[in-house]
Amino acid sequence: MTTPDIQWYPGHISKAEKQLAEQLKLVDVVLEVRDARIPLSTHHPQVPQWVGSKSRVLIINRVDTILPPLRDRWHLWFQRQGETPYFTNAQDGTGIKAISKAAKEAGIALNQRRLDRGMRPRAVRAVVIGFPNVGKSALINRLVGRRVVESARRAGVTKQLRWVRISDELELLDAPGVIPSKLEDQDAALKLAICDDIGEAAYDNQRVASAFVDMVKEIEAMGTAWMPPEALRSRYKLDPLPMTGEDYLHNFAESRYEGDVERAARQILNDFRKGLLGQIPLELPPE
Ligand SMILES: Nc1nc2c(ncn2[C@@H]2O[C@H](COP(=O)(O)OP(=O)(O)OP(=O)(O)O)[C@@H](O)[C@H]2O)c(=O)[nH]1
Repeated sequence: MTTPDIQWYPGHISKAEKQLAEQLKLVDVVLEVRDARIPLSTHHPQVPQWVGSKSRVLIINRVDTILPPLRDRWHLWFQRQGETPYFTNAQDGTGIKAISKAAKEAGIALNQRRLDRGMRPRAVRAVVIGFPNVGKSALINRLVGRRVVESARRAGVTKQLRWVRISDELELLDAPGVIPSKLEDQDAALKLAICDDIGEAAYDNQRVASAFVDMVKEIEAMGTAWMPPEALRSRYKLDPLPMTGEDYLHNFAESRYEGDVERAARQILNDFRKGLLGQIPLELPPE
C-alpha cells in the first residue's frame, strides 16, 4: 500500500489545541465523539490527559454507517477496555437521550463533592469534543433540541462561548471542541482522510482512494458480517479482487471518465462518504 503523506497546514494544530484547552477549563464533563467507521483512528492519545479528573462520556457516532453485528463487537471490545460506549446517530437522534442521562449522572458525583464542601449544587457543565466532521455540531443540536451551533464557525472567527441549558441539571457549551487529528500516525491519517474527518489537511485524493480500495478488499476478505458483500463491484460493475487499489482506480477512470483519474478518485471517496457504497467499516475491533 502507498503511504499517503498527509500533512497539516502550518499553525493549525497549536491554535486548535489552545482553543480546546480553553473550553475544557470550563466544564465538569467531556462528551468525546468518535466515528463508528474508525473508532480507534478518531481517538487522540492526549484525551485522557486533557480530560484529567473530569468525567468523560464516550460517544461512537454515525452508528448507521456500520452493520449491527459490528456495532455489537465494538460494544464488547470497549467494555473489555473498561469503557462504556454510547452509540448514536446524530442525524436522526438515535441514542441521544442516553447521553444526556450519562452526562447528568456524571454530575451527581460533582454535586456530592460540592455539598461536602458546603457549596450549593449546580447544573453540570459539559462540552462536546472530537475530530473534525465526526458529527459534534449535529450532536449538540440534537442534545439541545434545536439549532444552536452557528454555521459560521469558520476558522479564524473567534466567538464568545455560551452555555445552553438542556435541563436544570445540565448545561452545554454551544460550540464543540475540535481535536486536531494526529497525523504522526499515517495509517490513522489515511483513514481520517478517507472519512473526511481530518479538517484542513492536505492530501492526494488519488493515493487516498487507491488505499481505500485496498482496505475494502482486506475487510471484505474477513467476512460479510462486518460489511455488505461486493460493495465496490455492485456499485461500479468492476471487481476489485484481481487487482491492486491503484489499478482499480485507473481502470475505473478509463471505463467512466475517459481516463480522468482525479475525477474517479473523488467519485469513489464521495460515494463512500455519502454512504452510497453501503456500510463499509475501515476498522475492526482488535482481537
Ligand atoms: N450518517 C450520519 N451522518 C452524520 C451523523 N452525525 C452527523 N452526520 C453528518 O456528518 C456531517 C458532519 O457533521 P457535523 O455535525 O457538522 O460535524 P462536526 O464534528 O461538528 O464538524 P466540524 O465542524 O468540521 O468539526 C454532516 O453532514 C452531518 O449531517 C450520523 O450519526 N450519521
